[in-house]
Amino acid sequence: MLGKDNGHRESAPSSDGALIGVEDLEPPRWADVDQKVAGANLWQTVRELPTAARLVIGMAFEAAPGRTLLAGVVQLASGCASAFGLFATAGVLTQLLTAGPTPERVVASLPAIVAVVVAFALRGLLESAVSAVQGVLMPLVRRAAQDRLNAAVAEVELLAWDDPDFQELARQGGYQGVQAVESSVRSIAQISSALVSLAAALTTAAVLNPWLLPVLLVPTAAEAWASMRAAKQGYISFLSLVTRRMRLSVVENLLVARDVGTERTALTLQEPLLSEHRRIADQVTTEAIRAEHRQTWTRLIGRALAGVGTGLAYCVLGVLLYTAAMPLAIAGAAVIAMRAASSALSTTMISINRLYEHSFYLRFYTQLLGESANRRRPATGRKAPDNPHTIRLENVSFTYPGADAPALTGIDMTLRRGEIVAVVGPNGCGKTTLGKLITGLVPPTEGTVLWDEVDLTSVDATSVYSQVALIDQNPARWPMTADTNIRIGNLASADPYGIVWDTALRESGADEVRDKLPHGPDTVLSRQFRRGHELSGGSWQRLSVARGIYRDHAAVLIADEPTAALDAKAEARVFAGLQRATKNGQEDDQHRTTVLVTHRLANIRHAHRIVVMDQGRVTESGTHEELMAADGLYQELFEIQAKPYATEPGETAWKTVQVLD
Ligand SMILES: Nc1ncnc2c1ncn2[C@@H]1O[C@H](COP(=O)(O)OP(=O)(O)OP(=O)(O)O)[C@@H](O)[C@H]1O
Repeated sequence: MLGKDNGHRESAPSSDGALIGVEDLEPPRWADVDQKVAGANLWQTVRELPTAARLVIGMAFEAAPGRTLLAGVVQLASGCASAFGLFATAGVLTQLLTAGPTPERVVASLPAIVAVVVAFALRGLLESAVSAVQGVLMPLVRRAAQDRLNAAVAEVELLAWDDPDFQELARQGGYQGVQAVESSVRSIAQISSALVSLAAALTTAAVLNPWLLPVLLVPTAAEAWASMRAAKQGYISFLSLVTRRMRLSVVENLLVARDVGTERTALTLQEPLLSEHRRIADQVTTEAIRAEHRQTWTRLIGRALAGVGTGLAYCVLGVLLYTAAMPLAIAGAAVIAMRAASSALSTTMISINRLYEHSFYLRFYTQLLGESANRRRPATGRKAPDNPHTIRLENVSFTYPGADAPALTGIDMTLRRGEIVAVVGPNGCGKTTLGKLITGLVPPTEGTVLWDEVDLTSVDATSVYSQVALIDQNPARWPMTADTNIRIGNLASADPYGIVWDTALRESGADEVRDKLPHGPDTVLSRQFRRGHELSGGSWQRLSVARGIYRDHAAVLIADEPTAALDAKAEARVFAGLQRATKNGQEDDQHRTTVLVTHRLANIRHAHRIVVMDQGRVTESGTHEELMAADGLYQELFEIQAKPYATEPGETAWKTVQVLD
């Protein structure tokens, strides 16, 4: 029997029962802020509606000024036609209900009847015009909103995508926000038209008898309160479910994602994933039902109060008739006005309520635009030095956002043009992170990265990136053709005779990949598309190496584990290719600085310098021979790798690996 202190407890996997994430995942920071917003009182939130309306109208104007004006005009005209119809109907009733012989009353009311017919025909026409103009305007606004968003997020610094809060804001504010912008166009149009009708109905009622106005406002206020409160309750519930919904969508994705398909099937994870989904979905559904109950109660109270208010209005009408303060002929028109007011009110409230609901997502949208602008490196107008002679890291430390410990600490290092510097060390010691700092992809938390003594944070980012080639540890699998996958390394390449192209293909081994493709170089490398093709991991890596070499103008090449997935022959070819790419055909061998991150120590013996890292620090630095003599971590790692190749007992690893070279 396993005892409590059987010595295995510390290494047993920890679990709080959750398969995805942990049960009490912290909500994103923006959701915290929004909980406070959701806690604000009704008046404070109503005050936000004009801001939402301004944003949407502004975007509509920007996207299509003429059509926006036209939409506003036809919408108001349609409201005016309704109002005119109401006045005309009231006129007809007043004529019909006055004392006198019926035929005369009918004849007297004929002009008003014609006015009613004209008003309703006009309203019908204008309503068709409204939907036609809106039908064109809404997709234009949506496109503009999406474009503004794309432009904002495309420019954010790399580090923002390491921040889960920003990622979730991008998800909510991106998809939902753009939809909210589009839907708000319709809500605002409906509000403006309904307000005209409401004003007409209230004015008619007030003209008929001023007492009717205050009593009509009672149901208005009750309905307004209930709709707003219900929307707010829905929003609070949405915020309380943010992390669980995130986890739900992660499980939904894992159930269908292709990249985890093999393990999902082999590990028979379908059932655990399904039950995890059901478990979280149960919690979400329970909370959603609870929220729905709360909203139903609120709406019920609102309706009851509105009903009381309407009843009160009819009582007032009765009292006015009873006390002869209002003639019967007017009472008919008053009833029509009251019914019109109630219907316009209901439309106004529904539209305001929709806008209010959209306003939450509009806030995510504007928050995302603002946050993206904050996370953009400000343009300085200064450029990084071309082809820097030296790259110097001065006491550089770096901590990823939200991380507890630094990934790099106190790095001092100088790289010279034309050097191949190999970076080695155990997993997680900071090699990849170092590459990102050298190339300005992330700024140091402390210290400075200097290219020819110019601080990289003081220059425009693109002037740095345009001089960098990166062969990533996990190469991007671009859903493009095989050739485009390489060509994007240098879209502006001036290579009329295809010399760089041929070199890139040959040195990386991408030529072999290309030759075997079912539709040749134009084969689309994505199974998302029909006739799309999937490559092996090693083939993707060859394309990535080709992309790096094809970027021949880059002054700095970072090759991060470029051969991790390659067979021995391809690996040797790539290392030789990278060495040549460093020289880049220049006579003086001084063209490019190459940083080579690798665990394959046998391949880096000819590096000009080898930097050994451990736990975020540089612990050793020198040539292969110097480091072997130093008897440190490098020598230990090297011997571990060389040992399996020893053929004679007692043969030194050093000698054996020399054979590999
Ligand atoms: N995007 C990230 N966000 C937060 N922490 C990160 C991120 N990337 C890496 N880290 C952390 O930074 C440290 C250094 O990671 P890095 O990838 O630089 O190591 P490495 O030496 O390249 O590892 P490997 O040999 O496994 O590729 C690790 O502790 C890792 O957990």
